[in-house]
Amino acid sequence: MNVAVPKFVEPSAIHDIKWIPLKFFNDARGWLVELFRNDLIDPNFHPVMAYISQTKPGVSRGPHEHIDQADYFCFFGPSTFRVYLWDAREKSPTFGKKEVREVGENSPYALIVPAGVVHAYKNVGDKDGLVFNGANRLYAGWLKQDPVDEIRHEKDANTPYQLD
Ligand SMILES: Cc1cn([C@H]2C[C@H](O)[C@@H](COP(=O)(O)OP(=O)(O)O[C@H]3O[C@@H](C)C(=O)[C@@H](O)[C@H]3O)O2)c(=O)[nH]c1=O
Repeated sequence: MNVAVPKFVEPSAIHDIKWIPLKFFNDARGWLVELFRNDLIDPNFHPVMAYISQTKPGVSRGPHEHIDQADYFCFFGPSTFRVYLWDAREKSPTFGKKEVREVGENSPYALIVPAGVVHAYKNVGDKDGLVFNGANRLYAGWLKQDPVDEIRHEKDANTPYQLD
């Protein structure tokens, strides 16, 4: 099986991170955009659940880190999000690397964030923003009976993972 089609997937400075441009199909009725296709995503990262969240202007979510879970975010608008990524995987060839990128209504992208990559995003636009996430693990496990796989670095005032 062919996994990722490089034509449609952009690499990152951080190993295993993938950026996938989202294409809007506009017509007289409005628009349509594909959020994910499993032919573009490594099977290890195929989503098993999805949620959408709204974030107010100036507000951030994260930095968070997962032990086992990969996230698959879609920044399709409204608004613009500044995304922060830090590779905290000691065995990664890009351990210690940081990437910051602005995506959203003017630059719609999906993003795969593997376990062990610390991530955060901030709404740097002037309107309420939406983010879709298709995670490859169930939040809190089957029927929400397990602990949540999440390290919430924002609770640590001295965290090295700082947003600007
Ligand atoms: C993530 C999630 C939250 N919730 C609930 C828990 C809580 O009551 C409410 C808000 O959740 P949180 O405070 O965890 O939301 P948030 O701080 O936005 O958490 C998310 O942040 C981004 C940056 C990520 O990396 C995601 O993986 C996730 O950690 O929604 C679910 O029911 N299912 C879910 O999948």
